[in-house]
Amino acid sequence: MSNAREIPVRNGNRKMSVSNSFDPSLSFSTSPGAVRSPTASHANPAAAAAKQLKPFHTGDIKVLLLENVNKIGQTMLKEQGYQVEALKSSLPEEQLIEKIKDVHVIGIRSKTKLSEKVLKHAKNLFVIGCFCIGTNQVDLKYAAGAGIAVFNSPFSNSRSVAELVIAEIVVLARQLGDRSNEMHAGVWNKVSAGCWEIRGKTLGIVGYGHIGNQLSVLAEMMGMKVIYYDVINLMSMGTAQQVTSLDALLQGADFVTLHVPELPETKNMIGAAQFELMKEGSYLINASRGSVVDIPALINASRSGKIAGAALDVYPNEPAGNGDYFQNDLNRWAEDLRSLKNVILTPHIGGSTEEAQTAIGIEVADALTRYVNEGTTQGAVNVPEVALRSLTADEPNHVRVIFIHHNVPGVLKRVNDILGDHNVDKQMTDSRGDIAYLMADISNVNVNEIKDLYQSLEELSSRIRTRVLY
Ligand SMILES: NC(=O)C1=CN([C@@H]2O[C@H](COP(=O)(O)OP(=O)(O)OC[C@H]3O[C@@H](n4cnc5c(N)ncnc54)[C@H](O)[C@@H]3O)[C@@H](O)[C@H]2O)C=CC1
Ligand SMILES: O=C(O)C(=O)COP(=O)(O)O
Repeated sequence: MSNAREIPVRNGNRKMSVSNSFDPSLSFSTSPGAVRSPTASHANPAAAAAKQLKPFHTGDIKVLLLENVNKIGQTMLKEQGYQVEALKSSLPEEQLIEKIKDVHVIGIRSKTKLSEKVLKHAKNLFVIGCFCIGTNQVDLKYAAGAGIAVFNSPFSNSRSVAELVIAEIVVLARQLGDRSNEMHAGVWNKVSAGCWEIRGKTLGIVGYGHIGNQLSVLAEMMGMKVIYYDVINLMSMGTAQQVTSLDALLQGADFVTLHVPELPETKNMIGAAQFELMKEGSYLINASRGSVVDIPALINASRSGKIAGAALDVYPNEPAGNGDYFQNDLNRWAEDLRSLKNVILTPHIGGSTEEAQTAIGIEVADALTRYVNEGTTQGAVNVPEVALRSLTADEPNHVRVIFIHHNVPGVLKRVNDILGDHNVDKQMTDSRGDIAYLMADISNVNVNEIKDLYQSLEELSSRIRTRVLY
């Protein structure tokens, strides 16, 4: 990231104020600097002289980071010259609505709910960074329809989650949580009844994606047999075997571990009927999302001895910040859960390692910077992925046009009629459902023409958002 530290922040004149630009609080600058893009080395290794595209003053970009986003990520955004406000916790809805009104970029983790209601107030917002894997906390469809791109970090914390689960398998099999609690209370309780080696036991992985895969490899290294269930047909790691139904997995596994996203189909995926199918004395681990397990059913299965233990990292309601919040007023069964034997409860720390948070901070800050400065959407989860090679310093009169629009017939023709007086050097367009994303680099553009170009595009009925970078 040494590149980022070399970037001078431009202080060009604010000559051309465009009231309905992509953000009315930003002004066009008319003196683009030929500086090296902080992301050029990632985007295009050969682009040492890539021109940084900014039709605005970086200092005008307001970034709000919630939930203790990693310091390196914060620093990278500050080094762009953006105004960065970083808070340690998430915000209650009312406060979030107030705060989000005037920011252009927001960075969150898994707690902050960016619902349609919240996003409707985000008049200036044009990009969201989820500094985590899950994006279920964001209304992705609404965001796309409002021209707000969403980025995440798809696998930077996968290994951390897999390692936690491996640890939990051993801890549950040996009842280590209970023994440790007893010793902390001064009680020596040396027992072997109900304590097992994990060698030769069967691990059932539900959701064989990035985390499921890592876990599969680690579990086999520990001498476990691995079976997995996924809605899609996937290549097995090592000697793992895919089973054709969740029921078959539940009936065959000594340890069941859940790694599915939060979706309507995964809500209460494990409830009373599924506990019934599980082996007597088996174990359940959930480090996916709290909605996936019916907790009262788990409490019953634990009390009846049907399951010998469980580890939970995620809950239907999680507090916005740290404190003694894990009580019945957060989740009505919290105190029942706390009273269970051989049940490990952790505060959503699956991805909370120095390695994962650093990697996520860099990856998402980089994606946000590229989107803000260059308009490229590689890695976006709700809009089409579009990228053009960077403009270079020897292309001074070039302009990059970004037009996010409804995916209806005839738009390309209309856009190209508007761009037609210039040479379109390169253009790329792609669609994702109802949303299309067009990027075009055009040459021989006089700076005085930019405002008209922008406004002509804004007047097209298919328009969702227009950006003109130069
Ligand atoms: N506890 C924590 O701190 C963390 C939790 N997570 C959670 O773990 C989840 C999984 O993460 P990844 O492995 O990276 O996701 P992934 O997207 O790589 O894999 C998810 C897998 O689940 C499968 N799947 C979807 N619906 C299913 C269903 N109904 N039945 C069976 N399989 C289904 C998918 O086909 C996919 O293979 C994330 O969505 C996130 O919610 C992720 C990181 C950290
Ligand atoms: O990456 C994810 O999806 C997680 O659940 C981790 O969330 P966090 O960044 O710890 O709020």
